[in-house]
Amino acid sequence: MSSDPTLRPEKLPEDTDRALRPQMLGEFIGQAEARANLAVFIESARMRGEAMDHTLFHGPPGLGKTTLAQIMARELGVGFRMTSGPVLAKPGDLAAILTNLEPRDVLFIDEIHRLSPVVEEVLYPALEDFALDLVIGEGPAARTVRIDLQPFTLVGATTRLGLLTTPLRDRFGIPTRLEFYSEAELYEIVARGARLMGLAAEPEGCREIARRARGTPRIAGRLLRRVADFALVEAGGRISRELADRALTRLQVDNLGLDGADRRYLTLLAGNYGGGPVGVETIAAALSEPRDAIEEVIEPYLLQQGLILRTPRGRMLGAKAWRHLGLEAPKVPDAGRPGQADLFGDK
Ligand SMILES: Nc1ncnc2c1ncn2[C@@H]1O[C@H](COP(=O)(O)OP(=O)(O)OP(=O)(O)O)[C@@H](O)[C@H]1O
Ligand SMILES: [Mg+2]
Repeated sequence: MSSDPTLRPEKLPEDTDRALRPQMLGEFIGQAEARANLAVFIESARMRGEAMDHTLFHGPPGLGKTTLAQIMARELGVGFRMTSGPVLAKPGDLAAILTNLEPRDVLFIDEIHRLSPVVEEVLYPALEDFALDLVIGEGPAARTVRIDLQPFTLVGATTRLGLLTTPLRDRFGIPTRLEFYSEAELYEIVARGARLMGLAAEPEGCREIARRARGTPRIAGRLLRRVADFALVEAGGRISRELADRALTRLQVDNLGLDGADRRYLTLLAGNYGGGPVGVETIAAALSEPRDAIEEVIEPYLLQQGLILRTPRGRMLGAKAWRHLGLEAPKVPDAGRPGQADLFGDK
């Protein structure tokens, strides 16, 4: 998608953010509301000596879902088991994990929207009654045996809340939406990262990185590492504002923090579709990107920034995007015109 994977918020196999990952709630910057609520629920569970209620984190990639799940286990003083929706192919895979949990453990299921229906069925009684219903035998002789499980906390994470089935969604007592980070919060994150990495970073250098991190801590961490490379080779290790600006420009991160893929998206809407509305399938086809990637990775930040708008008839370019591209918006944004969305029949 983008020329440089550094710029994308998705996980990379060699995700090296580990050293920067906050370990306790007190070190976690941003998401003030979610953090304050979690602190109460964690404390309450500890006081009652019970498993904390099941928790669902949803929001765009790289905002701290996995990090918060790990922090929860640490703060609760319990074990942490981690798996993911696509990995749990058979009901037995999940059953094996569930029967091996210690009391009050946190079980983290990443990409929980990708659980197969048969595996999800196993999860329902486990979440509600801490029990497994096993079918023994086949045909008329088949019977169901219920096995008790230790009480546990399921922490689910998803970038696509809309793809969760309603019964699964309803079984989470603590649904928590993670938001993009403000520039001030990202500044704290970058400055902390620079400190932990032992870098000579000036506050204005950190601020420049924060401003261009696309609202995402994972991107902030990666940009910091790349800027540090430029600083080491070209500026005696010192991260000043000028150095950060030069390095980020060379990485093709523009002054709004947009990367090549973002700009291709905006340019497509402006150049080929007069600003839209355009259906997402059409955009995906034109950019040769999977629709999922468009909706999960590219669009959330563009929407949050008001660069694009989502309408019933498709995506439209916002006034801010026209300005950013240095183009003039069409005089009459003709809402009555049949857009591409209608021709392709998707929204
Ligand atoms: N509040 C924060 N403060 C400092 N660093 C953070 C914060 N949140 C996340 N990070 C950093 O960003 C990286 C990405 O976070 P994390 O892996 O938790 O994101 P995620 O929401 O699980 O992403 P995905 O949806 O791709 O799984 C972490 O390695 C961590 O270093
Ligand atoms: Mg994660």
